[in-house]
Order: sequence, then C-alpha cells, then structure tokens
Amino acid sequence: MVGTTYARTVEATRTAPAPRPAPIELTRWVLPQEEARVSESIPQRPRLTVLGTGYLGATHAVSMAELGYEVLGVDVDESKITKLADGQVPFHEPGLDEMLRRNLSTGRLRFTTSYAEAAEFGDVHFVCVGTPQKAGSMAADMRYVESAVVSLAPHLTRKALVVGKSTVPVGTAEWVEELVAQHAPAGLGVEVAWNPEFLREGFAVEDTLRPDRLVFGVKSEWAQQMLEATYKGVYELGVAEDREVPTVVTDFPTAELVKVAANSYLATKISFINAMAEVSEVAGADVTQLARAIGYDVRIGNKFLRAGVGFGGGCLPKDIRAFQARADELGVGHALRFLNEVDQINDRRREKAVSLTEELVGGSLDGARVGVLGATFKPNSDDVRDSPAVAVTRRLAEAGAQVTVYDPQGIDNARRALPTVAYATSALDAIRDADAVVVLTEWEEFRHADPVTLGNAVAHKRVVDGRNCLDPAVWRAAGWEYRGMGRA
Ligand SMILES: NC(=O)c1ccc[n+]([C@@H]2O[C@H](COP(=O)([O-])OP(=O)(O)OC[C@H]3O[C@@H](n4cnc5c(N)ncnc54)[C@H](O)[C@@H]3O)[C@@H](O)[C@H]2O)c1
Ligand SMILES: O=c1ccn([C@@H]2O[C@H](COP(=O)(O)OP(=O)(O)O[C@H]3O[C@H](CO)[C@@H](O)[C@H](O)[C@H]3O)[C@@H](O)[C@H]2O)c(=O)[nH]1
Repeated sequence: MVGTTYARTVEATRTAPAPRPAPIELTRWVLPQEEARVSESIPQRPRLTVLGTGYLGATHAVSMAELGYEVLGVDVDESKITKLADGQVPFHEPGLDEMLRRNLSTGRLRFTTSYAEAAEFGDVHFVCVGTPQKAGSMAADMRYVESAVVSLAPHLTRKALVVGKSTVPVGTAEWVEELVAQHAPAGLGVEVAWNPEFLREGFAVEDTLRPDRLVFGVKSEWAQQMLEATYKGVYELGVAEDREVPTVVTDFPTAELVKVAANSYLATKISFINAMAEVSEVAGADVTQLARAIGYDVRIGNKFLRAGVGFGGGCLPKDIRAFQARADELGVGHALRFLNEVDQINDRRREKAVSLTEELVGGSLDGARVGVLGATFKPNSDDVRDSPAVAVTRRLAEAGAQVTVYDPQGIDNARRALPTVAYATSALDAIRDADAVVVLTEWEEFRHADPVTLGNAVAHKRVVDGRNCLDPAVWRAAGWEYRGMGRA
C-alpha cells in the first residue's frame, strides 16, 4: 500500500483551496506536510457523539466506530438506546446489526440518554435528529434540532464542534450558532459546521463508509480541520481502495442547499419518468423501454428512471415540500413551483395503481379480495414513512377492497401505520383466493416469484405491477392478466 496516492480532493468554494497532499504511507495517521497544520486543538481522532440514533444517526455512529473512532450515541428514546446498547438495531438495515455488535464489544461504541455525558465525552457532536414535515404545513418541524442543541449546549465545558447532519431549511446553521451562543457557557469558543448526509436506506453502511462525496459547510479553518480529522478514516479507506472521496468545503447556506437540491433533483427525475409513463399509457408506448433508451445518453444516465408508484420514504417527499416552504419564506417560491408538479405527478401514480386494480377486477373494488405484495417505500428497508405501498393499500381499502398485505421486513411498521387491513406472513398467504394481486415494492422475493405457483393460489390471475419489476411476457405466458405502470 506504500506509495498509494492520497486521493482526497478538496474543492473549496469559500475558503482558499487546501494544498493537495503528496503520496503517503498509509500506516501514518498524520500526513507529514499536514503536521504543521494540525494544531494542538485538533485531536488526531476526535471523539464523536451522535445526537439522535434513528436511521441516520445509528448508522453513522456504528460506521464511524467501525472506522476506529470512539463514538457515543445519544437519544431521548430510552427504549432505542437500550436496544442499541444491547446489540439490536431498532430497524432493518443490511449489515448494520453485525457491525453494531462488533463495535460494542470493542468498547469504542457506547450509547446513552445523558446529554451531560455526551458533552463531557465529545470533541465533535453530530446532530442527526429528525426533521419531519410539520403537521398542517409543508415546512420542516425543527423542534428536535432545537431540543438537541439546547440540551447539549449548557453541559459543554470545552471547545467543541457541533455538526449538523439532519436535512434542514437553508439558514438553520446560523440559527444553531445562535442557540449555541445563547445556551453554552460563555468563552468556550464552541463552533458549528454543516455536513449534510446523502446515504440511502438499504445501502446506508456502504454509503457512510464509502460516500460519493463529503460536504463541509464551515466558517473557520479550525472547523474544516476538525471535520478533516473526523473523516480521516473515510479518506484512508478511499486511499486503500484507490478511490477518491471528493470533498466540497463551502459556506453554511451552500452546504444546507446542496442536500435539498440533490433530493429535489432525484425526485424530479423520478417524476419526469413517471410523467412519461402517463403519456406512454395513452400513446400505447412502453415507458421501461423509453427509459432504457434515454438512459444510454450519458448526459441523462440510467439511474432513477424507474417508473412506477413513485417515490416515498422519510426523505424525498418531505424534503421537496420543506424546500418549497423555505423558498416561499425567502421570497423565491416561484423558482421551485415545479416541485409542486413533481409532488402531484408522484401522487397521481399512486392513484393510477388503484384505478388499474379497479379496472382489472371489473370496475368496482367494493368487496374485491386484493393481495398486496410490499409495504415498505423501497426494498431492503423496513421503513414505511410516506410509503407509496401503504398509501395505495389505504386507498384500495377505502374503496371497499378486502386487502391482505405481505412484506418481508415492513409488516410491523405497516400495521402501526395502517391497522385496518389484514397482514399475512408469506406472499402466498397474502394472495390466496385473491381477485387481484398488486405488487408495490420490488423486493427480490417478488421479482423472482414463480407466476405458476402464485397462479395456483389466487381466485383470478390478475396482477398490477406497481414497480414494473415483473416480466410481463413470463406472467402472461402463465395465464395472468398483467398491468404495469406506463407500459403496454
Ligand atoms: N433516513 C435517511 O436515510 C436519511 C439520510 C440522510 C439524511 N437524513 C436526515 O437525517 C435526519 C434524521 O432522519 P432519520 O431517518 O434518522 O430519522 P429518525 O426518525 O429515524 O431518527 C431521529 C431520531 O432522533 C431522536 N431524537 C429526537 N429528538 C431528540 C433529541 N432532542 N435528542 C436526541 N435524540 C432525539 C428520535 O428519538 C429518533 O431516534 C432527518 O433530517 C433526515 O431528513 C435521513
Ligand atoms: O428510479 C427510481 C428510483 C427510486 N424510486 C423511489 O424513490 C424513493 C426514494 O428512493 P431512494 O432515493 O433510493 O431512497 P432514500 O433512502 O430515501 O434516499 C434518498 O433520500 C436520502 C435522505 O435524504 C438521501 O440521503 C439519499 O441520497 C436519497 O437517495 C423510493 O420510494 C423508491 O422506490 C423510484 O420510484 N424510481
């Protein structure tokens, strides 16, 4: 490994570009030419706290411990902390359980509900609490960010860096700085930075250990250096794997905006292809082939062009709404009007899955038995927040259908979100005697289900493929009436 190029790139848009270090020996933790820059106030390996141990925070805490950092996870939810401390991840995320247990056993990773302990322990405090959509509004609910900062600040006894990771309205970092100034003891010099997170559920560990980029919103050289020390493990892994970890060092508002801009772009791309699905449906075209054809253009790319029941989850839907609300507050709401259309296209696809089912069962859902496959907003997750699958299921039930749902990981969460429908413990049980089957999450198990076996269980071989994840030719050959989203 000796002589491998140190592949980190730093694009500084606010501060002066950092010097690009020469090749290093990976066994060295501090680069020779950086030794002078790393002042006494920058620990070699900062001790990290992670405030909020949900999908983002728990993954971040465990992954940073895996990279060799001492990490303390903090949450106000005692049951979550008890579970984590006991080696159980309170949600489904591939690979995380094993990594949690490994790092608990080394003693590098611990969990607490005590902010006093967190303040005492940490050099860097990551704010990873939720920023859900506010009830009755499109805006983000910022009360958890406020409570985390206000709970931590009075206990601080030395200079530390408070790093926002939650997805927030632009302007939040400045507000957090004010909160810290109001609530931390005077004279400590506590600073704030913004470091948005781009991990995807289902790939959360991989995305944390091997991010496609890092973004540091900072106001001082010290904050930048603290973040560089904090992510040194990530950079070193990149070097070891001959992979770059591009890092954009910028100001607060840019860092905050990068996150909502990225999610808005992703949501727009999905709604674009779903708009093409709407047109394909009336024109007799096939949107999956259209997507394949336009995706070969490298300027467009083939990712995020899967038409279906649209986007859901704890991020894209609420983030595009909060972004619009914030733009309105800033007097530039007109610039983001298209996001309203993006949201509406997304909702129409949910409705379309309902109307296709209605059509398949002969015009009325009242009393129809419908087997639903999928509840989570995407495969390899148990997350049902704003899940298109749950929304479609609810609408089917409201239209009078007798619905039975199966999902490999999401049944417990789905039952809490939608207690009024029936749940089965296998796909076969969910579709038994069904008048129609509706696939709403593209789990491997459903993509590769045998249409002959399933066909023997149902009353009528009718399937709505809400994720365009089945092969229509194979299902039709097995005698099924097949309806996809935007495909003939
Ligand atoms: N889930 C993702 O894939 C993902 C990815 C990138 C960014 N984000 C952003 O990260 C943030 C967190 O999202 P999430 O999905 O992890 O949410 P989550 O609801 O799973 O977790 C939030 C956690 O914060 C805890 N909490 C609330 N108030 C607290 C307080 N005062 N102190 C300590 N803990 C507190 C809650 O108990 C909960 O465990 C959001 O802003 C989200 O938009 C999420
Ligand atoms: O071609 C596609 C791709 C995705 N989806 C749907 O879009 C939603 C979101 O998918 P994805 O982005 O993979 O999931 P998340 O885990 O919510 O991740 C998004 O939201 C996170 C939280 O902000 C960000 O960190 C990630 O970068 C961003 O991809 C899901 O319902 C998918 O089924 C489609 O319908 N078609």
